[in-house]
Amino acid sequence: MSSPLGSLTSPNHHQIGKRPAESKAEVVYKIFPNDLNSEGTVFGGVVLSLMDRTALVVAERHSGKSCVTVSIDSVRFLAPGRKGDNLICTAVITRSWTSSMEIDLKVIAEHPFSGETKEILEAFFTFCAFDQWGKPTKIPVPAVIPDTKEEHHRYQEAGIRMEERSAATKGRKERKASFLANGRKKPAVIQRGTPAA
Ligand SMILES: CC(=O)SCCNC(=O)CCNC(=O)[C@H](O)C(C)(C)COP(=O)(O)OP(=O)(O)OC[C@H]1O[C@@H](n2cnc3c(N)ncnc32)[C@H](O)[C@@H]1OP(=O)(O)O
Repeated sequence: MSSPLGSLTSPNHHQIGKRPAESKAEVVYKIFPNDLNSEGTVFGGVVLSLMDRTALVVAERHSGKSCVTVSIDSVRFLAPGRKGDNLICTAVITRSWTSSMEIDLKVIAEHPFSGETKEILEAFFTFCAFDQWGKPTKIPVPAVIPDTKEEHHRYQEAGIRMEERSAATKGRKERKASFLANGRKKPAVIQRGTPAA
């Protein structure tokens, strides 16, 4: 069943699917002197904080639940932002699973007078929606319904990234377990000060 916004609802009005446009967010942040690092360019943590807040808005709009950041991938600082620039952060959901949602974040810096823009940063944030007990929800958040060609592309790519993340996490866990298992072997004891025979 379609809502006026074009999202899908079940017969009991539980929302089962939403389009990315319904949760998309854009935030503009003016770079002031207290946002700069010792190089005189915008501090990376300021940009990441802006992105995290903007992505959170998208995750909560999409899921209708309280959300937390689980992971941030593929962070790449492409160019520095300067004092007075307007940072324009856009966040759009790519895909959702059970409790988790991936949000695509882009930040551009706009010169305040010329309007010239440059790409500053791009990253993918994963958020987890909580149930009323503060645990990852077992009731799936609404599915993402891609509409445009670009949204379909993002949706497909998100699936590939999720598989890569899962494989990387599994690999790390296995290597850590193997390291810990080897570490438990009794280390060779070197006794100091033992008189020579
Ligand atoms: C907006 C903010 O600033 S929030 C503050 C910063 N964030 C936090 O403090 C979160 C701290 N972390 C936590 O509380 C926990 O690790 C949680 C709740 C996020 C996850 O807890 P877990 O016990 O790992 O839960 P679980 O294994 O069920 O994973 C929950 C979901 O996260 C996904 N997930 C887990 N690890 C990752 C990862 N590295 N990357 C992407 N997704 C992941 C899982 O696939 C699962 O998704 P699904 O429900 O769609 O299948």
